[in-house]
Amino acid sequence: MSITEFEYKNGFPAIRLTHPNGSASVEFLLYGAHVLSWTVNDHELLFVSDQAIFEQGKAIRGGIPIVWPQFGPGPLPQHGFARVKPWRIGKTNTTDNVSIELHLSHDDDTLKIWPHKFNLTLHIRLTEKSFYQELIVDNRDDQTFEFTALFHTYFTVDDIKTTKISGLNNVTYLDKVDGGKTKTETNKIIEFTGETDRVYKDGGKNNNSISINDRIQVIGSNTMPDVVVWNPWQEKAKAAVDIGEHNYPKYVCVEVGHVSNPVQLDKDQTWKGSQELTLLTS
Ligand SMILES: O=P(O)(O)OC[C@H]1O[C@H](O)[C@H](O)[C@@H](O)[C@@H]1O
Repeated sequence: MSITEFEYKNGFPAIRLTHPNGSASVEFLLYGAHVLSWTVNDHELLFVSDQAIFEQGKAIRGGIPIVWPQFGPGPLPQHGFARVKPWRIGKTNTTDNVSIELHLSHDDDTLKIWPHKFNLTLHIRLTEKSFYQELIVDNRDDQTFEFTALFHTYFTVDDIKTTKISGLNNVTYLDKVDGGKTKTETNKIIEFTGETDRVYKDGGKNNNSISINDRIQVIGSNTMPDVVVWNPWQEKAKAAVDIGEHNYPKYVCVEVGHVSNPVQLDKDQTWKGSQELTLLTS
């Protein structure tokens, strides 16, 4: 059982949590509170691009970026700024399951682009087979503010062409690769034959469980009811400097969030949203 600080690429400070029985681990950067690795019994369950760019101010391709306060596109930088800011280490606990808190607050730079005072906490907890993240937003402003939030999780898969997602049958979705049309998912199992970018509205509501290849289960809190499913496919992967054509078959993004409409948070109020990822079979 341990919490170890180490240096990731390009001097980015990182932390590794290891479960008491040694079976599971998670690694994240303080930059963006960005999770880069989650392993169970030595199986890596998250995808990070071998073309990912580790530079201040740039988003990292893969792992679990925290999208806040805006799921893009929109007036703020794409997917907000929480993913490109340095977070601070807070409370840690290694007595039971291993857990840690990270914090981010407004500063002069954030106030320039988003004029609201806030405290964010990301709580991370590792159990033998599960990994839990909770984002806590405190409104420290003197007025109500709005935000959208999402855990932009990149799961590693053997091949996107044989990947199967279940749990979203009959859910209404916004099809971002078909002009933003609203459609209803008619398939019990979603398979991939081309670029896919969909926002399943309330797809994770009532703790509905989404599964990837019957191997990994994703459950969001009721406060994070939407589920985004994304793979850029060949051409867009080739065009993106930090993905590359060779990488699109290796991952699928299944992203739990509150993005269909914004959360309205009154001053002095707190909002919490979480996801739990569980390895069902090795
Ligand atoms: O390239 P990024 O800013 O990290 O965004 C990557 C992707 O995020 C989400 O999945 C969106 O639905 C996609 O439209 C977007 O392309």
